[in-house]
Amino acid sequence: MTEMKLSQSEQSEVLSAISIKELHKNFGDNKVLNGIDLEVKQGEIIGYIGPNGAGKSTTVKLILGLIDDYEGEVKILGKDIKGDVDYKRKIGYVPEAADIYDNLTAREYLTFVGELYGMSIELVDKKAFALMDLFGIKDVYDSRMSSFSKGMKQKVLIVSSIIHNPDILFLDEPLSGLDANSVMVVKELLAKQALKGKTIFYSSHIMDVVERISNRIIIINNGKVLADGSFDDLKRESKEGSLEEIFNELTGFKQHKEIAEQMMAIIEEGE
Ligand SMILES: Nc1ncnc2c1ncn2[C@@H]1O[C@H](COP(=O)(O)OP(=O)(O)OP(=O)(O)O)[C@@H](O)[C@H]1O
Repeated sequence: MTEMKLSQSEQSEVLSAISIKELHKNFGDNKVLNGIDLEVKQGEIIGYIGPNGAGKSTTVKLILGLIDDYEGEVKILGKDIKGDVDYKRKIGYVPEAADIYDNLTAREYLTFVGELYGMSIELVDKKAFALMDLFGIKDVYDSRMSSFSKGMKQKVLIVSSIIHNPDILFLDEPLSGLDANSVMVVKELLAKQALKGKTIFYSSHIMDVVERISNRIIIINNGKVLADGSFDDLKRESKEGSLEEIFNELTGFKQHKEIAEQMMAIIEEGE
């Protein structure tokens, strides 16, 4: 019997979910990504954080193929994304600012998305209804989404990102607008997904959630990786307590009290 053994590089290819090398992206004169390098393995929950404008959404949009003009290399599940579209079926995405089609009902929207992923309409319809039921919003399955609250729309977006059981999930502020009960459901779901070998790429400004759910945290600033490690690694290096404090220290921000004081002075002007 011949024994099939994978070489070390083949093994690392199999385990690689996202591989980014020397990623650069400019918007005109604005150098947004300045050499991002990342190796993410399957099953990791990555907290991808950074100040406003640091380049988080740009990185994600680039990986999703929504921005195609960049320098560097992006591989998903071992394959370069340039010229490839098949990988998109293995990815789910909850965008930060959703261009949700308000005039559609949740059923119309979710079956449309599912069909784009190559699912049969029967299967996507069944799964979409069941997931909405578990989120407590099955009653509005056939209502237009323009009538939905912010949290209800967010639940539909989450359903649309997982309906096809993707291998990698990109989440940009996914808990935005969700009530505390639904937040607990989603956090639990993400942990279960990671246990199944799914990769989660989680971008958020809510530091205590990132601290709790991620097994690896990547902090970027000015389009470069500032820190990369487990929460315990970051804590050891910066000697700060919470992720919020570590984040403020690493991004060099100490002026919150002075800025709030100056804002108060402006608000109270003319009294
Ligand atoms: N389509 C675009 N055209 C021009 N500039 C852009 C475009 N998209 C993003 N930028 C610029 O790229 C920079 C990074 O934006 P990006 O949305 O990636 O930041 P972010 O880290 O996700 O920020 P936030 O935390 O505020 O969501 C910003 O300076 C932004 O103005």
